[in-house]
Amino acid sequence: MMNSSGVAIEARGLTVVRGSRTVLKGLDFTVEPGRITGLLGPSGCGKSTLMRAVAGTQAKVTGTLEVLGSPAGHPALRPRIGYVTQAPSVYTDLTVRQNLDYFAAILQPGRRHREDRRAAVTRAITEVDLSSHAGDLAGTLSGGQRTRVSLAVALLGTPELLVLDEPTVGLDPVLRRDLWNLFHSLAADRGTTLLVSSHVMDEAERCHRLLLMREGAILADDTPEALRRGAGTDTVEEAFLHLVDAAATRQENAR
Ligand SMILES: Nc1ncnc2c1ncn2[C@@H]1O[C@H](COP(=O)(O)OP(=O)(O)OP(=O)(O)O)[C@@H](O)[C@H]1O
Repeated sequence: MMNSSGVAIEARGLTVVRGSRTVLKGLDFTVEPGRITGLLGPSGCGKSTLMRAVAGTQAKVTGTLEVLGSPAGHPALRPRIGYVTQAPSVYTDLTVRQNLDYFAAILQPGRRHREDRRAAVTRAITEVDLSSHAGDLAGTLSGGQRTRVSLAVALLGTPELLVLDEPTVGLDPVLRRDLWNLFHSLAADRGTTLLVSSHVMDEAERCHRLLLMREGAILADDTPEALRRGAGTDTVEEAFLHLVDAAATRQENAR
């Protein structure tokens, strides 16, 4: 579902203060439904903070932030959003399947849903390509495998919006490619909206649209193609650096 203007996420003057710092500085942006929007920028620019605000877990948020037609953090949004944080949230003393069974029972409690839960768990494990590890203890998995368990948990409820904080960190190129293929099929086949952060610029090219961030502000909000064309560069990385330099020059001139 979207808001009345047909967008999945709409931010106006979004500001977040953490400790004594203003980490997000009056951001205006929209995220299109059924598309993959990449959130890119250097470490510390505020990507995780923005995602926490969208998922409704960030304190001291001011401005307007509407998610799937409701204010961010609204209880009605909980089953409609899948949020995967950077630190995989799995129980290390349970197997992969037991982790998923546990979360499935929270999402869909009751004996009469047992078969539905079993099907949802098997589907989610297959989607993240962990079928051969379903019986392994999560504590014995690699970091990348644990991240995929978290992603499987997020996929359990077939959420309309997936918020994924650096989901491909620590994954090898084959797994990264497979995960991006999964993201694309979720958007194309299910109409899922994905907001995916990364600080790896080559992943930018895999997104439909990009929000480029720097120091708590949005430097650009466009398609990878338009960003490259606008900056006259071959890659999004070069376009980003071009935009950073232009912003620095504007700041200098304003002094
Ligand atoms: N609990 C906190 N209290 C105060 N400042 C914080 C807190 N957590 C994060 N920050 C600051 O907020 C800023 C943005 O952090 P955030 O984690 O959103 O960045 P990021 O772009 O996701 O970085 P990374 O790519 O390294 O994960 C950073 O400068 C960080 O120091």
